[in-house]
Amino acid sequence: MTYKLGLTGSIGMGKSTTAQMFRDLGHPVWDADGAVHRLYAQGGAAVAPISELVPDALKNDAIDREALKLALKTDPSLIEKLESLVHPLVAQDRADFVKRNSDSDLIILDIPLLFEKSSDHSFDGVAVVSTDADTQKARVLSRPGMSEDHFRMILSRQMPDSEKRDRADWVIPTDDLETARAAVERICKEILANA
Ligand SMILES: CC(C)(COP(=O)(O)OP(=O)(O)OC[C@H]1O[C@@H](n2cnc3c(N)ncnc32)[C@H](O)[C@@H]1O)[C@@H](O)C(=O)NCCC(=O)NCCS
Ligand SMILES: Nc1ncnc2c1ncn2[C@@H]1O[C@H](COP(=O)(O)OP(=O)(O)OP(=O)(O)O)[C@@H](O)[C@H]1O
Repeated sequence: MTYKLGLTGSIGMGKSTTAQMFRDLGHPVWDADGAVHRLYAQGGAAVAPISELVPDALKNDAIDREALKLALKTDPSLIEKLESLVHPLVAQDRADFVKRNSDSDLIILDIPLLFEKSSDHSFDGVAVVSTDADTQKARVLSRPGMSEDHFRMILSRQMPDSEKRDRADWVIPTDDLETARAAVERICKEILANA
């Protein structure tokens, strides 16, 4: 049996960094944001439908994320249409990954909107990455192309961190790398000991 561990957390809390720690231990990781990148790239299945919705977002046969963010700034209601196009394609990519890795003891599914959009029942356990709100904001705003308005829009569409922590089977503190790595190692040991 493959143990399916969901990994989630709010924007900038450290999902990708923590997902890499699971990869370093040899466990297959699927990443929802990564799937969106593939879907938006040349030849990706989201290119045609999104360019119909937002013609300006089509650049070099791919979806340009900065142009998409600009369109979202002008019309915030676009995000719902975008999600209804993208999420079914992401779900298919995830189902393919789970099938491909059915021989593994443990797989990790890194999903920003796990509690908001997926059913908790799709996972055997859920780990939430978390740090304090000031650190989160500083990390997000230090990214190129990120504005305070966009950060607020994204946060308003995510479940509050405190609620995610309450629902988690494990909380991974991402205040520093060593603490996070120790938590990742402990979680893997615990899961594999019971496998
Ligand atoms: C708005 C877009 C263009 C911004 O792209 P950008 O490269 O700046 O950010 P990136 O995709 O890496 O997302 C960063 C983080 O924002 C958060 N986020 C992204 N989309 C959403 C959303 N629809 N609702 C809530 N949070 C979101 C997540 O925490 C994610 O990890 C992009 O996020 C997008 O197309 N989103 C719609 C698809 C989606 O819902 N993706 C979420 C995972 S399936
Ligand atoms: N355990 C940690 N200790 C110190 N810094 C960290 C830790 N985890 C992540 N960071 C830093 O926080 C920032 C955000 O991390 P990361 O990109 O992994 O977050 P994310 O949750 O995947 O973000 P998003 O939701 O926007 O995709 C990065 O600059 C990263 O270096």
